[in-house]
Amino acid sequence: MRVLGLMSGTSADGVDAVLVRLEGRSARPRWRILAGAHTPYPPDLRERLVAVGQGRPLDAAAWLTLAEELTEHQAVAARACDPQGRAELVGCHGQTLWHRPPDGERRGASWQLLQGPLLAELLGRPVVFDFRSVDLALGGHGAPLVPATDAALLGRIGGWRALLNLGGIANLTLLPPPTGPDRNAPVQGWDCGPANTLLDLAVSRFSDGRLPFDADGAWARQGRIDEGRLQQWLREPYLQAPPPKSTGRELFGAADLDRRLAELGAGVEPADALATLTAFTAAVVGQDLARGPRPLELLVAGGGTRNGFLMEQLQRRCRGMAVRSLAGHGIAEDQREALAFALLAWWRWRGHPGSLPSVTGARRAAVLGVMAVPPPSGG
Ligand SMILES: Nc1ncnc2c1ncn2[C@@H]1O[C@H](COP(=O)(O)OP(=O)(O)OP(=O)(O)O)[C@@H](O)[C@H]1O
Ligand SMILES: CC(=O)N[C@H]1[C@@H]2OC[C@@H](O2)[C@@H](O)[C@@H]1O[C@H](C)C(=O)O
Repeated sequence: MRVLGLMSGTSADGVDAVLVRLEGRSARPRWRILAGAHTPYPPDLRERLVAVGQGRPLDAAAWLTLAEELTEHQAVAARACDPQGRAELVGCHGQTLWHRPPDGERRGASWQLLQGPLLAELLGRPVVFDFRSVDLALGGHGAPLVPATDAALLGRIGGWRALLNLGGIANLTLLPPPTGPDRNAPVQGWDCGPANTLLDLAVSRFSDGRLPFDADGAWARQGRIDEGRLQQWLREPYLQAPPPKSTGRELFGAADLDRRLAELGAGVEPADALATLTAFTAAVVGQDLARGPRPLELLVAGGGTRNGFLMEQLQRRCRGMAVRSLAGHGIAEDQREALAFALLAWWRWRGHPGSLPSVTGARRAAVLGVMAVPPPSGG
């Protein structure tokens, strides 16, 4: 089956799309990427999406307009990747506006903005969306969801294999080895902490809004890391908590950046602040990987793979493992999450459970997603 996956993540830089052929066993499908495309958000739409995610109030009419514009942009991204309309099914994540992890007895909740039936009508295809809700209803975190798709799409190696997403938020997957005492261990996965959310906010602030990110980490590279402060940040409660755990801009957003910059000192040089924040992202991952089974390799995806300074810090702080790009396995750095949502949609189509309670903490596995089917043409 030809499935189109659409993913727009917490950095809200745009929509990643992948057209993939999926066939065979649901648990371990044969797959081949047919096309990929990234469609940036128009600056005005991006500004509004980030602002409402940080608490800007909107009236109901404006919310409806935002949801409609976002949905129409998902259709633009779909057509950019699949202009001939070869997809038979579409999986669309939507845009996360707020994520509230479970807290004690209070279940979690998560909002991915999208008008699924409208997208189904615009594309003339069945669309699967709202992937997180049923896991949250079952007491889980509803995130991260990619550990399940990583396990299905990528083979195992002679030891533990780790995969890292360096998007707005950093999240890890740990795949157990195929043999040995850990061969029956469950797949692990969790949100580590900030990847680029704090960096992007800091760069935008230091450049008076002229720059969206620190290209290749060149600005941070000029600075000096405040290692003492970084080590103090590593002891924060979220970073010390065991999985299951999930997060977002709610914890690692503008207010968090304000606090960290204040702790670095009022006169901190932008380069020094960026160097410390970049090293902090890598150190969080290194601290997490040092706690569990030591992986043989760390495969990295997400926009952060284009930050050379961040990748150097990662190699330095994740000792004893080979740090490689996922691109070497036929998945470009901006395709992994879109591919995941194509597979999750395919699983929904087949009635195959897509969640991993060992990752999200849900009471049980479940089939994820709501499916909107376009009315018959001429209907
Ligand atoms: N050339 C570059 N140099 C440095 N950083 C870059 C570069 N290109 C992209 N990035 C970073 O990658 C980020 C986008 O990465 P990505 O698209 O993987 O995030 P996302 O999918 O929106 O987030 P998440 O995975 O947390 O949902 C940008 O916000 C920016 O910080
Ligand atoms: C609520 C939400 O959108 N969470 C995202 C975010 O971005 C990365 C990390 O936090 C991950 O947990 C998740 O997305 C990926 C695709 C996931 O669910 O695996």
